[in-house]
Amino acid sequence: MKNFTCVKDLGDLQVALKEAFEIKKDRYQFCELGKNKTLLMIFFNSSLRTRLSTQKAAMNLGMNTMVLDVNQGAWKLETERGVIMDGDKPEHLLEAVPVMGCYCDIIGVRSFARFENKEEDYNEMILNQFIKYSGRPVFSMEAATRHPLQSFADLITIEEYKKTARPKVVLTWAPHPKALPQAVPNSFAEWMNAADYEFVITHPEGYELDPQFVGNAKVEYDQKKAFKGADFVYAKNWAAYADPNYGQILSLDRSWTVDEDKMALTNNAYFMHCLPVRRNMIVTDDVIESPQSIVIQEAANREISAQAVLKRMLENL
Ligand SMILES: CCC[C@H](NC(=O)CCC(=O)O)C(=O)O
Ligand SMILES: NC(=O)OP(=O)(O)O
Repeated sequence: MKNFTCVKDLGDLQVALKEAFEIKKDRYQFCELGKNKTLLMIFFNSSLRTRLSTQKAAMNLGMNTMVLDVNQGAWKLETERGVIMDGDKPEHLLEAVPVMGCYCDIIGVRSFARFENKEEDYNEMILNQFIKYSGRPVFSMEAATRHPLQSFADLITIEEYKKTARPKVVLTWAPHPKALPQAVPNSFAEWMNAADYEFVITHPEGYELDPQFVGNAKVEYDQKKAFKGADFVYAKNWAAYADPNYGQILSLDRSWTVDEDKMALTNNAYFMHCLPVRRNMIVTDDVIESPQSIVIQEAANREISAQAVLKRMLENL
């Protein structure tokens, strides 16, 4: 595996899960693999879990790590080719990317959707320039359309907690004050479809995700109906995808907030969220603090998913 940007890059999911659980048994058993290899993590957007878990995973493998927050300390970057650079951006991505590639062996990139140009977002314009010009293997730390390290950790967590072979997993939209990317729900849907669970997506009309990610999932506009018999409830906000509303907030309806009454409709479901979470917008305090909430365990598995991916990339250097 050269690059890691989506579920397909991992190949057989059962094999990948086996590797992840092997790492979880003793995360220091491969500590020589990354000796004298350097990971460069590049953030165009904020992060807590990805920043810490991916560094920890690299250190578990014996790697050196460097972190660059592009918008704090580096030169402001021009990303469009052909632009006359007489503004406030001293450096072009087309120089910065190969230069960064000189200093490392593997690159991780976080670059959220900007909601300025749907085609550029859904063609992964920023991530693909790192893949094309850095000369190094690249993995996504959440790009415009997917968050594969998160989704791999989500799958590991569901596999750890499921009580039946094919649990009912419900991805529910919930309100948020900002227009958030579709990357997490897109990616979650892609991995749930690949895992062949009973998968339902529920959201208000107008919040339909790109069909390439929805796949064979059942879409249910009645949230309570969707929750019936669920084994896992995965909550997330996202802005509208469908034109002409791309990147827009269409609803702030707090009747979609996940509360105890909704969770009572489920089969004593576990509650999941990638974090950070806006309490009492996405989910009530009581639900996220309940014994059925596994958001911390889910976040802990980010170290495992990152280490499984980095191990494969190191083995392929
Ligand atoms: C892992 C999630 C990252 C990001 N979340 C946010 O940007 C939340 C920001 C906020 O709540 O103000 C998202 O929704 O894609
Ligand atoms: N879930 C996740 O990726 O968290 P951060 O944005 O804090 O990295």
